[in-house]
Amino acid sequence: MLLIGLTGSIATGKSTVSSLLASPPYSLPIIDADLLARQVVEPGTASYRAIVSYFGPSTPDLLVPASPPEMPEHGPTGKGRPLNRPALGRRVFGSDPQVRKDRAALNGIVHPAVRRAMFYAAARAYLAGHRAVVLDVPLLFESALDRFCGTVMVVAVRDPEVQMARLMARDAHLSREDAENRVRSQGDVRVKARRCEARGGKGRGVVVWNDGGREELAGEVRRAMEEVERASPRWWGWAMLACPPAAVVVGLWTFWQNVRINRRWAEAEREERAKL
Ligand SMILES: CC(C)(COP(=O)(O)OP(=O)(O)OC[C@H]1O[C@@H](n2cnc3c(N)ncnc32)[C@H](O)[C@@H]1O)[C@@H](O)C(=O)NCCC(=O)NCCS
Ligand SMILES: Nc1ncnc2c1ncn2[C@@H]1O[C@H](COP(=O)(O)OP(=O)(O)OP(=O)(O)O)[C@@H](O)[C@H]1O
Repeated sequence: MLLIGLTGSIATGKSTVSSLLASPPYSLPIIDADLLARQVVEPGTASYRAIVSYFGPSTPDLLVPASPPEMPEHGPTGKGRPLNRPALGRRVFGSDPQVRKDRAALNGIVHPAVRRAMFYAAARAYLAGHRAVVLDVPLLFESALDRFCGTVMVVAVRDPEVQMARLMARDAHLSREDAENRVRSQGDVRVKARRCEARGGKGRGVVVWNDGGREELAGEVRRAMEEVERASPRWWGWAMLACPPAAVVVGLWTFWQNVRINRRWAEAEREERAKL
């Protein structure tokens, strides 16, 4: 089964692209990391308890306020009140050293749980007979999940102002400063696009540019999927489904190739920094 890792940065258009990929003619199943990241921190889960114990003492508004009867003291399920996401966001989005430390702590709690949930979702897609699946992961490179993907697709914009304008139009509750902090908390999308292109041809890395309108975006997705299909034709996907041992070997080979690609990228980055 082909794993297509879909990534980008905040408000560059990943969700819009994943809706296109979920619809005909592609009709691909989507595994959405943001959605899983919400599910794994619901009250009663181990991640929820870990977040409350780490952030609770220093974040008075960490949980949504109690207001019976809609929101009882111990939450609707009795397992605790849900996390107040904007408040937690203020603790972890930004470039201040303490904020970075807190973000790393939150990632350390949430990411392993998300990875496990993704693994089960991908296994279910394989057993259901899908020849390809999209992993929609905003932090695909940062969490090293790109190592498992046959193809990485980055949704990028060339103009940072387009990204800010779309973010502020969509999330009207964010101030400009909050929006800038969120943009800064994710890597520069143009660097992600370069990293994607550096994976080499053969459909291993495809960039979908999204500075234009929705029609143009649909055209970009069509072009990118044609490239992916050329490199990994349908018959190949069916062959992998028919022969699970071959799928395992190809999976291991893909992983090894990706480790080498990432080493080359890290080396190129080191050389680039040394020149400065
Ligand atoms: C801090 C939280 C509670 C804020 O929630 P909120 O609903 O306000 O924002 P939302 O989750 O929609 O995220 C907004 C944007 O920030 C990005 N983002 C989320 N977490 C992170 C992070 N740790 N680092 C960088 N960017 C992030 C998201 O991908 C999205 O593009 C939430 O983002 C969270 O739990 N983050 C940690 C888990 C995580 O890394 N999720 C990303 C996918 S695994
Ligand atoms: N080509 C486009 N033209 C106009 N608006 C667009 C275009 N692409 C995306 N948008 C809008 O920009 C906003 C951000 O897009 P989207 O939600 O798909 O981004 P995202 O990368 O998934 O964001 P996040 O990481 O925050 O979840 C949305 O309101 C979306 O409708």
